[in-house]
Amino acid sequence: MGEEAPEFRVKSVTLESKGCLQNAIDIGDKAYVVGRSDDDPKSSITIKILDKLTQTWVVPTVLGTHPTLTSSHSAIPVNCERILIIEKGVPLNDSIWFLEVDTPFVKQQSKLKGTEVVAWSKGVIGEGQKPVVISGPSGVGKGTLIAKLMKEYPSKFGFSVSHTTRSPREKEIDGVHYHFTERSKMEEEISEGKFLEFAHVHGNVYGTSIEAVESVTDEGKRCILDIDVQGARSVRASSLEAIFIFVCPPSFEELEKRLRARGTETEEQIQKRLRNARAELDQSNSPGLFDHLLVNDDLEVFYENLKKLLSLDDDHEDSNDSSIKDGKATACYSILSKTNSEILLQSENNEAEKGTTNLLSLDLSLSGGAPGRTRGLKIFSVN
Ligand SMILES: Nc1nc2c(ncn2[C@@H]2O[C@H](COP(=O)(O)OP(=O)(O)O)[C@@H](O)[C@H]2O)c(=O)[nH]1
Ligand SMILES: Nc1ncnc2c1ncn2[C@@H]1O[C@H](COP(=O)(O)OP(=O)(O)O)[C@@H](O)[C@H]1O
Repeated sequence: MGEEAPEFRVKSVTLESKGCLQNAIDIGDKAYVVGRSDDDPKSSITIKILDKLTQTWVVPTVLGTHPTLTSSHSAIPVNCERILIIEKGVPLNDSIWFLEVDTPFVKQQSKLKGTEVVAWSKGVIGEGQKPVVISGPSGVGKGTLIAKLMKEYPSKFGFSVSHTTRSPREKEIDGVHYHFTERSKMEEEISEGKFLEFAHVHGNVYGTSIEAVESVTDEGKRCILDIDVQGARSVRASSLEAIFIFVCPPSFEELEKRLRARGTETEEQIQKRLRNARAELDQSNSPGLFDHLLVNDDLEVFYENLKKLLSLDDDHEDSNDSSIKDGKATACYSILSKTNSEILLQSENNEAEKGTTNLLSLDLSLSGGAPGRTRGLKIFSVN
């Protein structure tokens, strides 16, 4: 595992750096060197780990989308699980990143791969609304319901576009209804940790990529996932907090009728889907899995019930006046100090420009978040 020291120079093993091309962050017996090569500052961010006991270097597997490159950053350990990295010269919204070095997600991935793993997670100011997971047997009306919701509220809801190895139906568009993909490519991406969940359904692989969910939430929309019961179970076990709804048919006969009337499957496929439907209906009552069971008998009644259910769960705005809600202005902050509960960020602009503040406090009561994003950050102006 050990290898020679990296080409770039480690300036010092410090807890904090004022902003430079690379810095080393001490956590326990390891130093994490985060930076860019001195020779080529435009190269992508490199991560190397120095085991201080054995004096060996390891290049870890790096998961997740990394920060957009800027010339400089500052870094500090938040706790023994993550390092906070502040990028400079980009909007505040894009400047806060976490490098997960020992979170449960990283531990799990490291075990799976048998290598040292670290993962990028973008810090997002404020909470998005909880995603909505919709499950139910094939032909029950999930797609019809979701299409109705998206048509009525195009700016409020966004669909998590799953990956699948099944062939497209006549009216399905790649990238809109599904990302249609090859099994080998999908399996490779699953092993790279890009999927929140995946399952084998009706003889094909289906999966939700982390980006599919997070890109919807990034747009400020509430994410809707149409996934099977196995997928719902995996999401339940993940760190993504969601609302889980199971859609039941009024009767098994009606389900069969709808599936046949849709006319998109062969007889063999219909039989397979009906067999699976019985198992899914059995599992809908698993304790702690679904929050709500809704029957789709009359479509309009069913749709109104769903709307009622979703409006009950609106998030509340943070009422604190000094909280920063709009981080679009270009920012140049460096890390000034850290206590157990907050990190102070200082502006490096000579005079406080319009829209930027001299001193910011970043609340560290992090609630976790899904891999890829650390949501719910609270930032307050101090002066
Ligand atoms: N676990 C999981 N299931 C999915 C995903 N996308 C779709 N499914 C489920 O796969 C099943 C088959 O979907 P599809 O082939 O579109 O057929 P349909 O349900 O009859 O319209 C349905 O139960 C979907 O909810 C996914 O990303 N993950
Ligand atoms: N409440 C309903 N009453 C009668 N037919 C329905 C109802 N909801 C959906 N359908 C029809 O049932 C078929 C299956 O619906 P679909 O949305 O494709 O199901 P799923 O996405 O759950 O597989 C479609 O032809 C749809 O028009």
